[in-house]
Amino acid sequence: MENQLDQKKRIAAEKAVEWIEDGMLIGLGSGSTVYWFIRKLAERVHDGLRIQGIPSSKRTEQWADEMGIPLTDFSKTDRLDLAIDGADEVDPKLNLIKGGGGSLLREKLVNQVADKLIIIVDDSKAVLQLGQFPLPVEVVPFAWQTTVNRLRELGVEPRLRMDGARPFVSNNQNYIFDCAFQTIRDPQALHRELKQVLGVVETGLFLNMADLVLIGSEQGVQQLKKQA
Ligand SMILES: O=C(CO)[C@H](O)[C@H](O)COP(=O)(O)O
Repeated sequence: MENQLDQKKRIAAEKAVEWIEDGMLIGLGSGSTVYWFIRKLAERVHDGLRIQGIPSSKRTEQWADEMGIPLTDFSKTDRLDLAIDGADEVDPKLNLIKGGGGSLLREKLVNQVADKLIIIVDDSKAVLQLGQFPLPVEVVPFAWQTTVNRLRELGVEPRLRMDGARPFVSNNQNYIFDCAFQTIRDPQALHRELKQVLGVVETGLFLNMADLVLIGSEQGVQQLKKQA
C-alpha cells in the first residue's frame, strides 16, 4: 500500500505532467519522486503524446526504456523545452540542494539547457535555509585526499559516500563527498569557493535554475514560483 510520503511525491510528480505539451523535448531528472513522474508521463505517451526525453542518470534511462518513453541525446539537440527533476532541499528563493542520488553533474548539465525547470518534491524538502541536508560535492577520484583537505579548510568535514564497503562511484566515475554545513548562509559564495578547489567537479547547489517548485503535502500540491 502507498505510504504518505510516496503519496506526497506522487501527487507533485503527477501535477508536473500538466506542463508537458506535444512535441516537447524533456529533461528527465533522477530520484524516487521523478519515478512517479516517469510513470505518469509513460501513460500519456501510450495515449499518443509525442515527446522525447534526455535522462539525467542511468537509473532514469532504465525506467524510461522499460516504460516506453522515447529518448534522445545531446548529439541531436543542445536545448530542451522543459526539465522535471527532484531535489533534496528547496529554499524560498527556489535555490536547491541536489545530488542525494549521486547524479548531480548530469542533472545540472540537463537542467541548464532547459527553457523551464520544474522541481517536484514532498513537503519535507521545503526549508527556510539550505544546509541541513549534507551538500553533495562531486570530486575526481585521483588525489581525492588533497581535494578533501582543501574542502576541510572551508570548515566542513566531508564524508566519502559509500556503496557497501566501497566508495560510491557516480555515473561519471567520480566520488561524492557529503558536506554537512548545517546552514548555508550564502549559497552563491559557497558554490564559488567549492568550485575553485582543484579536483571538485561540481556541487549539489542548483542556484537560480528552478522556475517552479511543486510541493506535495497532505493538503495537495502547492506551487512556489520564481519571483520576477
Ligand atoms: O538530486 C537527486 C539525485 O541526484 C534527486 O533528485 C534528489 O536526491 C531527490 O530524490 P528523491 O525524489 O528520491 O527524494
